[in-house]
Amino acid sequence: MTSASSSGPLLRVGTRGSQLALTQTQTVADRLADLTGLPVEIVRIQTDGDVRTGSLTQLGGTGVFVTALRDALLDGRCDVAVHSLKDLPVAPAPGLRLVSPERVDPADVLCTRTGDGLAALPIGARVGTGSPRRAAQLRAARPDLEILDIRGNIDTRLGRVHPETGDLDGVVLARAGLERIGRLDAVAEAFAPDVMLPAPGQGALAVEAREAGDDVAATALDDAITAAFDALADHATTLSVAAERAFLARLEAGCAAPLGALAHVVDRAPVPGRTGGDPPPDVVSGGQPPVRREELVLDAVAVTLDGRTVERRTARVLATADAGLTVDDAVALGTRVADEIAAAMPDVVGTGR
Ligand SMILES: NCc1[nH]cc(CCC(=O)O)c1CC(=O)O
Repeated sequence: MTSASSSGPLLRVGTRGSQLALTQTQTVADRLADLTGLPVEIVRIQTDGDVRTGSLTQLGGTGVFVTALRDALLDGRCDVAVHSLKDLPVAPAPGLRLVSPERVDPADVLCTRTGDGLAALPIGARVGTGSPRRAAQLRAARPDLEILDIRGNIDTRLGRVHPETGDLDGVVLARAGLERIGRLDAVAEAFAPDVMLPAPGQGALAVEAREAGDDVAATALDDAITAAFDALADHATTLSVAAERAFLARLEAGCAAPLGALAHVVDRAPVPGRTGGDPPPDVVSGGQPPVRREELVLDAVAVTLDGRTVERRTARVLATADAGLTVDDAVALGTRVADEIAAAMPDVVGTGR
């Protein structure tokens, strides 16, 4: 499909068949074609989640979408698979390696029939979401709303707030999905993180491949994928999603848990006598190069399903000297925040699986 040249092995990129999946896979396939110089083909893999109907909670979470793609990788029907990272269970997948390219804006957004934002919605307005995380945070922000459990692809959900034919006042969606299918025009309001924190990994992709063989067995394709993955992986995204997913994993919670988490990396250049605030200019007085330090900041929330109890934490880890942060630092941060939230709200542990 994205065939670039005819030399060398073919790189087959597996995807789900939804419009969102195809669009994001095409973006990754184009980059893989550039990075490897190999001919690239997109292979659609039918998943159980695409053929069954019913609520996601009944299906046991979105992990069903992932299993079929991983099976296709392990069977050799494709060489690389592209997922939405937030749909990926936190458990590591034996035999596979994974990278996260740079994420897009992870915010949740409100799309409304009138184009009004949350504050302008009338008392008792009907808002649709299939996500307990979004429902609980909406209830916390606006206890008067009537929250309806909806599902379907992005177009179906946008149809529920069509100006003429819509039957709901609003729906909540990930901005990332709308961006990828070119429907940002539908956004009435992007939720600030203090109103709604996204799902761990939202806005990020996971690109997976079989583990490379050992030195002897590694094929030309393995080597090409290794080099391409090194170039695709985004450091800040990798650290952020590691913290977010460690938070989720520590709470032994699933994608249907009323938990949100969002991390970001700040490039700090501390100057003596200054703490926090905006990063100062690159050059400090005396001509000394500034000591730039990476800081990872994690915002996390757990909410009861009724929206009445909200536990919110912000925690950070600052790199020592000029060494960068590692995934282990990120995991430790996510784990620490999870332990704090679990201590305050023990019932949240093990929910939404
Ligand atoms: N729940 C399904 C899903 N999985 C990934 C996205 C798109 C956002 C992303 O890539 O994180 C969506 C749609 C949505 O939540 O509105």
